[in-house]
Amino acid sequence: MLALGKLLELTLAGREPAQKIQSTVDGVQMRWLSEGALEVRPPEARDNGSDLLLSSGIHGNETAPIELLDRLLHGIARGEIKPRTRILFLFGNPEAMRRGERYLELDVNRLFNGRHEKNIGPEAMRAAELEQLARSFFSQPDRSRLHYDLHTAIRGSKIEQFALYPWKDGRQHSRRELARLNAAGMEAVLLQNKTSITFTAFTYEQLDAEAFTLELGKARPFGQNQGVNVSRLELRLKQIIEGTEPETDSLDGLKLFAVSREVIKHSDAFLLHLPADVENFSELEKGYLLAEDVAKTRWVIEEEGARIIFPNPKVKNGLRAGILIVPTTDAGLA
Ligand SMILES: O=C(O)CCC(=O)N[C@@H](CCC(=O)O)C(=O)O
Ligand SMILES: [Zn+2]
Repeated sequence: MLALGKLLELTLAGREPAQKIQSTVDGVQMRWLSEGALEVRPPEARDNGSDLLLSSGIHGNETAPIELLDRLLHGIARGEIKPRTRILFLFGNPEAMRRGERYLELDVNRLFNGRHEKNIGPEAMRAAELEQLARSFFSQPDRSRLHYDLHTAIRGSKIEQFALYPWKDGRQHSRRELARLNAAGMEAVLLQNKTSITFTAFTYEQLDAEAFTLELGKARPFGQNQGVNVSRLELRLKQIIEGTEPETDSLDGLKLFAVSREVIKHSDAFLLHLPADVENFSELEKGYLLAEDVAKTRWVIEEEGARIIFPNPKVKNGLRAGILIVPTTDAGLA
C-alpha cells in the first residue's frame, strides 16, 4: 500500500511523510497537506464533479469513525476503491487522538465560525487550520459539496445512529440529502434552527456545503468498536466515492426532530437532574425540572414529546449542556 494510505499511522506517530504526493496504480493522486489532512484526486477523465469532505477525530476518543476513514483510505491507496470524487480526509484533533481524550483544553467542535479567534492554544489554532483546509478544498466553483463529520457519543442512545443538520437563514434542508442519510443507515435526523459553532455549521453556513454531523454509536477506545455497526454508512460512502450510489428519495422510517431549546450551562452552580447513565433520546415529561442554574434559572419541560440529547453537566460555563428536541415533520424540506 502507498505510504500516504497510512495517514492514521502517521498522525498517531506525529510524523510527516517523506513523500507528500503519491499516485496509485490507476492514477489517483494522494496529497498530504498537513497533520491529519490528506487530499485525494481522481484522474481528470474520471472526476464526476463532486467534492467530499470526510472528517473524524474532532474528538480524539471517538475512534470508530477514525477507523472507518482509515479503512476507506486504505482501500483507495490499494486501488480497491476507485474514486470519481475529490476527497479531503481530516483527522480533527491529532494530539487528543494520541492521548485518547475528547480534547486537551478546549473542545475543537465549539471553536468554529469565529470562535477560535477569541481563544488561544493548540485547539484554537487547529480549528483555524481546519477551517482553512475546508475553505481551500471547497473553493472550486461548479462542484457539489458534501461534508460528513463523523462522531460517536459519550453515552448510550435509544436511537443509535443519527445526524445533525445545521441551519442557515434562507436555506432549506434538502430532502435528497435526508434520503441519502436514510439509505446510509441513519435512523433519525435533528434539524437545527439556529447558527452554531461546530465544524459542520461552518462548512454549511460559510462554504455552501451540504454538511452533517453523524453520530454512529458509543465512543470506545481503538480496536473495541465491534458494537458499532457502520456497515451501511461505509457502503454508502464507497458508493458516493466511486459514483455508483443508487438514487433514492425514500424517507421511510426516518425520524425527524427539531431543536426546541439548547440547555446552556451558565455557572458552576448548574445542576442537571438526570441519572448519570441516561441515554440520548430519553423522553421527558411535561413539568419535569430538568436543570437549575445561578439566579434561580430553572429548566422545566414544557414541550409535548420532549427528548434530551447530549446531556453533559461537565461542559465549560457558557456551553451547551444538552439539547431538548421534539418530533417534527418533513414539511419544510426542499
Ligand atoms: O455525547 C455527547 O454528549 C457529544 C457527542 C458529540 O461529540 N456530538 C457532537 C455534535 C455536534 C453537533 O451539534 O452538530 C458535539 O457535541 O460536538
Ligand atoms: Zn464527538
